[in-house]
Amino acid sequence: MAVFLNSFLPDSDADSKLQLVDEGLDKLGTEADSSPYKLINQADIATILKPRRAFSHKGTYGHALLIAGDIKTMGAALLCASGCLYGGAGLTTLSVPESGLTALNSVLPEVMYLERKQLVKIKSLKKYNAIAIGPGLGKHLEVIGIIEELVTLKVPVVADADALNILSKRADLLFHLAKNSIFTPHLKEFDTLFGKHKNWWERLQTARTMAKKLGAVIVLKNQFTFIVDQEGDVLINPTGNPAMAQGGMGDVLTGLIAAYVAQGYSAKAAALLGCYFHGKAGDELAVDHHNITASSLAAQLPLSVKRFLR
Ligand SMILES: NC(=O)C1=CN([C@@H]2O[C@H](COP(=O)(O)OP(=O)(O)OC[C@H]3O[C@@H](n4cnc5c(N)ncnc54)[C@H](OP(=O)(O)O)[C@@H]3O)[C@@H](O)[C@H]2O)[C@@H](O)CC1
Ligand SMILES: Nc1ncnc2c1ncn2[C@@H]1O[C@H](COP(=O)(O)OP(=O)(O)O)[C@@H](O)[C@H]1O
Repeated sequence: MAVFLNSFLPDSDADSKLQLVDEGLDKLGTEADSSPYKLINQADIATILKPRRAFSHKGTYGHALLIAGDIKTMGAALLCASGCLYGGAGLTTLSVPESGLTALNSVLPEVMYLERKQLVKIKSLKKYNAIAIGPGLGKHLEVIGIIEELVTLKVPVVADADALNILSKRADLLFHLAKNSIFTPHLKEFDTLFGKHKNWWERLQTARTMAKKLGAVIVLKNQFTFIVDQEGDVLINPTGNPAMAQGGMGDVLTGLIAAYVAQGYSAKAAALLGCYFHGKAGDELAVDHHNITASSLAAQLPLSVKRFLR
């Protein structure tokens, strides 16, 4: 049965009602009857996900650096770090203001700490296999300086929350971020970054144009999250549910996507795996829970991936 794009949008319009959605990602963009809108299925994820290997060690699964948190939003940084930790990165380092150090050591003892002032030693950041920036970060001058340094370093980043709000005011930085960066805006952050939109159809068209222009993956979060790749294809995530509508859920997703980048997946594969398992963990918890906290979702992630592999 044909599936149309409007089924995945909160608003309906003449254009999206006419757009067919392919089931699965296997049709190539060059095929004559291929649609740029594709619904991700279980087989797609099974093709991408690699099992953890015999004789592997923490170095095999990469080192992620997360730059997040401010005095009143330290929780966002901890949630982001838990997404990365439970997402299976070999090593996770969190850079928060020093006032967050005790909380970090108490809540997530597996995660290492990097002082904010160390971030200016920009060349030393090259050792990380993934860098994510944004959850609960604030928009003050120090933070803007960090983003300027990351742009100079020319490494792809996962950019969320306040990092996106800063980039919205600095086109010079936005257009010079390394290719294959991943942007993870929700609706409001997306419109702040790329301008107001009348409806979701228009928002998706902008996402397609901007993903191509920036050479980036845009993860436009919603009930059905849209992963827009560097070719402008829109991959629709089927997992997730309204029990997940609680603060901090996106912070966990940012850490989870960074964990997959650290493990060596491409930007597109990391976004696909991150969104799929984030939603799947939420779906499994929603069987017995009316609503789900972001920290409980993070802890569910290894179970969900294991069940999937079985
Ligand atoms: N424990 C912590 O430390 C936490 C820290 N956090 C961190 O704090 C920082 C600021 O986060 P924030 O929640 O204050 O602002 P932001 O996310 O811009 O939302 C503002 C308004 O936008 C709207 N809106 C949002 N999403 C929407 C959607 N999908 N669809 C439609 N509308 C949507 C909605 O407006 P409304 O619809 O209510 O008018 C909402 O009220 C950020 O860095 C984050 O990482 C949080 O993660 C929470 C846990
Ligand atoms: N009703 C819903 N159905 C499916 N997923 C949801 C729903 N509500 C929220 N989510 C997911 O939770 C996350 C929320 O992200 P975000 O708005 O950035 O939260 P926060 O800033 O509080 O961390 C997104 O990944 C989104 O897809």
